[in-house]
Amino acid sequence: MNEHHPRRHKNLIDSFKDAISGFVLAFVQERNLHIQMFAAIIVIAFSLIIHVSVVGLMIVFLLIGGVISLELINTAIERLVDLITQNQHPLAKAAKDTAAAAVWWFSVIAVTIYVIIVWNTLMD
Ligand SMILES: Nc1ncnc2c1ncn2[C@@H]1O[C@H](COP(=O)(O)OP(=O)(O)OP(=O)(O)O)[C@@H](O)[C@H]1O
Repeated sequence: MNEHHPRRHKNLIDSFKDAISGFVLAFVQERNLHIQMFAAIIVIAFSLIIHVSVVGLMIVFLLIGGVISLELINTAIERLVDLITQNQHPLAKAAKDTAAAAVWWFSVIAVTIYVIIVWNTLMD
């Protein structure tokens, strides 16, 4: 049991390092991620200023986490497609555009829910 413990611990740290470096790489390369991170800071600050409820804040964090996670998966799919082919291909286009649509769908829902949260807070 004990002999496995240091290895598990190391793997956990390595996974964490890989995840951080993946995020940094995507952040450096993806302009969308800059915009989303900037928007996230504004949204959190504004939510605190207007005193959004604790549950409201938790939903805000979930929405931000969802948008950023989907953007990272979208970036991963873009890289995989570019790795598979540098040529124009309808399936490459379909893969990239579908991944982009996933981010778009979640973002539209996230904005809609945030508008409802703000409206509800200000009308309280
Ligand atoms: N190999 C390909 N074959 C066909 N169409 C492609 C291919 N690569 C990209 N495209 C098309 O060009 C668009 C732009 O591709 P690109 O890889 O530059 O993504 P992007 O617009 O930079 O995405 P994001 O803005 O999310 O970073 C894609 O959404 C897709 O419609």
